[in-house]
Amino acid sequence: METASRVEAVTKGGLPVVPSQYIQPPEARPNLHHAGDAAPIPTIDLSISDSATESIGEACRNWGAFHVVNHGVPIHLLDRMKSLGLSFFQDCPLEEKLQYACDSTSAASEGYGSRMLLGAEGDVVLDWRDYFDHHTLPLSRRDPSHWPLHPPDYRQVVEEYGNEMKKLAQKLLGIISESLSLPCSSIEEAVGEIYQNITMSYYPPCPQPELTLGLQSHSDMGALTLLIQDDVGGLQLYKDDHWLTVPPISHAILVLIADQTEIITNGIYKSAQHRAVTNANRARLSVATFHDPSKTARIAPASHLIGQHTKPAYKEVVYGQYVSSWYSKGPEGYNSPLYTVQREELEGRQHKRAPFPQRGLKEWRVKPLALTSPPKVNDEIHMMTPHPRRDQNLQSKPLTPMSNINQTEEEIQRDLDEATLLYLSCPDPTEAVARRQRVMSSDAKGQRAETMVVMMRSTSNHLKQIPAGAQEIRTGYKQTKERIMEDLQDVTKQYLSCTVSTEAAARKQRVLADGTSGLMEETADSILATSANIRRPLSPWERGIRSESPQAKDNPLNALFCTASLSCLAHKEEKIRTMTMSLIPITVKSPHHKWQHLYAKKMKDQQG
Ligand SMILES: O=C(O)CCC(=O)C(=O)O
Ligand SMILES: [Fe+2]
Repeated sequence: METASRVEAVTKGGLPVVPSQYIQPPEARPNLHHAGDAAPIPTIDLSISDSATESIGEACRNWGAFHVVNHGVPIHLLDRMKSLGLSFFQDCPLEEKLQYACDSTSAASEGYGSRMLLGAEGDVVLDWRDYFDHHTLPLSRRDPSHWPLHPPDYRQVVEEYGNEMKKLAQKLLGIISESLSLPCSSIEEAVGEIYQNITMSYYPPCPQPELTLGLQSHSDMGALTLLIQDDVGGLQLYKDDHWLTVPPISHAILVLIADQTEIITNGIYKSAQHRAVTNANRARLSVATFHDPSKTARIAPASHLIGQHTKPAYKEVVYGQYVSSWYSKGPEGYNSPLYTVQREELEGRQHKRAPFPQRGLKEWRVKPLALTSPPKVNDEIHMMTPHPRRDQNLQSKPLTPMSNINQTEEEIQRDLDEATLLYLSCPDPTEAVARRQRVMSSDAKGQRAETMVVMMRSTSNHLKQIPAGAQEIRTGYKQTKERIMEDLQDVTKQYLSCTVSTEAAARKQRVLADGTSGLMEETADSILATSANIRRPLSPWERGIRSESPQAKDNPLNALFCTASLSCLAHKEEKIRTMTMSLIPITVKSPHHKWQHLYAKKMKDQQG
């Protein structure tokens, strides 16, 4: 199941459309017609120390972001980091990359991944991005053996790059302090020991960039982010109610003020709200280096900035709690304790932020889904990019009894997309091209819509369509089904053994209400149907038995859609879905192959 969560895996085979999980709600979609508006953020020459402090102060006040040049980081190191990133994402086979897969159940695990937030698959809008995250500082967190082994200089370059970036971050925090007439060391002291992470982000070309985001709108949680990007462009900053594109400047480093610096500066400097858009033609790479407090650091507005007439606009926050509160309580979790009324007043006076749905500090980002177990908030919690979610995703969904599924059009659409993806991801390139053409022409003929109707109708027929031919098939089917059902019982047990007692009670009720045995039987049938069909085109004989609809009989794609979507229906409950899907290779493989041979034989007999 790992591959399914990487954008690279999704794009294999050249998709004509974006799967529905990646489609942003209309209000969050990028307006690419206006993407030409370049953000005129300042570029500051750090070698001119006389003017740098003032310029940086102004940039922080107006933008929360700026470019630096003559920054002291060797240019060859910037170039090498980018080329190593590209080589990992583009040259390393997916299977090898997956050896470095991050732990998707942990909020801050280093390695290769695609989304930061925890939660059930299918309930988040996914970013069109894959990433590799490295823990680089303090040294006690650094273990280069977790990073790619190739090219041979990869690990050494990442280490060197991290060290150089830390030096630059310290220098900048000093200048930022001075720009507020604070002692040079103020902000760095307030942050404490620096926790550094380096995240390489890779955005594959996207067939429908107008519907997606490479990375959703957010501000970084830590203190300071240093970012380099290739020449493709796609990073946007939100300012004065507009998204503006940050033009890539060769060998410049982009500085982004993050949330803790906003708190320390008592909101005089605001964290930069940013996002990444995608494009249809070129893959894009960026490398973000985050500098954060430790999870135990207490962050509060600098005392020098508080006086008789200036009250603290933020309450003190323990950084680890700041992060975990976001993960466990969601937007409201942090709003009230963190903010005082002054914050509102302050916003009124200073450059006011637009009421943006996914705004960082104040509208405290996103509320994660109800999780089966609380997210791990460990020592490794750091600056990881928060990924906001849609409002509609905020509530956990109750289990849908499978016998009573009433699919909406949108859900069917999603299932069709999934089925299309599977159909298109064929290893044989000639077959892949042929399939792509079929998909496009069937779309052009409006067959998708017809398919949807067929799907709705055929739901109830599905189970009757199991071949009634050879006794052997029946026996094989029955045995396999029994094994799957045993496994499903285990899945159910795991589902019920939830540590949160209220949730455990709710689950028990759901299971009782759904009647597990019927549900399991349906799921097992569905798994068998899926494994028998998704991995290869249907034979004409199978097409006949899979659907009574004339379209499905004539069009292998339609038939495929039917069965694949039926299986999606049966696996609706995400937890069960993930677990059962992973059972397929174990439980079904050999009988399934046997089954295929029997099909082939039967077909031959018929033709003969
Ligand atoms: O890719 C980019 O330009 C932005 C990356 C970013 O914002 C992040 O990783 O937090
Ligand atoms: Fe970011």
